[in-house]
Amino acid sequence: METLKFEGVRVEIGKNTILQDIDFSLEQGNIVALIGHNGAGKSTIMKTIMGWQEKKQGNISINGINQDDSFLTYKKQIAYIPEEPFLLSELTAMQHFQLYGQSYGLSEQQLNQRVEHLTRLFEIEDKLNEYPESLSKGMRQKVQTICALLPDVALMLIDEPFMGLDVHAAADLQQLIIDKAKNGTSILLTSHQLDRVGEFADSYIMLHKGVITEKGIMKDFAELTRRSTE
Ligand SMILES: Nc1ncnc2c1ncn2[C@@H]1O[C@H](COP(=O)(O)OP(=O)(O)OP(=O)(O)O)[C@@H](O)[C@H]1O
Repeated sequence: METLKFEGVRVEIGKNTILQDIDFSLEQGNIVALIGHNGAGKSTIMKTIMGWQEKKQGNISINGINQDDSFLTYKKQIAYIPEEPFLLSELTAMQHFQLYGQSYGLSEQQLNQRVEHLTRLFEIEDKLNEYPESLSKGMRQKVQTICALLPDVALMLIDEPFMGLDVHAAADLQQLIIDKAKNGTSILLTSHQLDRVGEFADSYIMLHKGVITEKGIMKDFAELTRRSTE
């Protein structure tokens, strides 16, 4: 079953065409890596799915719900981890978790169990009452990551998942992404760490200057890059 459909999407910023009539879809429970050089348009795809970036033409739907028809119902199906942590300076870490839990309709019990598990895993259980300004960049990234992992959504968007995380946190996040996918969440992620995503992504989409140049099974891509470096 297809979760995400991205059909004929064109994005222009000023006079520049950033995405040129892009088409792709994501199957339920699949992990797909968006690959491409700096400026290829990977983050723009994420922001356009989120509705942060306006599209000039095309359709985006999740489980048949069109972004242009019922935005709030559409948006509730997505959790997003942006490249740079995007936290509110007036809320503590715990208040961020509560805000996410409430907006995705988690019960108090579910929220508390998940917060306890994830904050312990990411070793920030003693930071619950801290405000973003007193957290390190990696800790802010962990808070943002936990917010996105709290709900069970149809689609998770993750821009550079391992950036700013230490080795343990990166390994934990990789496993959490795999578990989410096993439970039916489709994952779209961007990464420059091709070796790492090659270990667990199902397929890849390669972008160059706003155009898809190649799509395929991750195993084939990993094999290709392995051979080209031998
Ligand atoms: N707000 C903006 N104003 C003008 N141009 C923009 C804006 N945001 C992105 N762009 C342009 O859109 C293109 C795609 O940028 P995008 O951030 O999507 O690339 P990316 O593939 O995510 O790159 P990276 O790997 O460096 O994160 C780039 O040429 C960039 O300069």
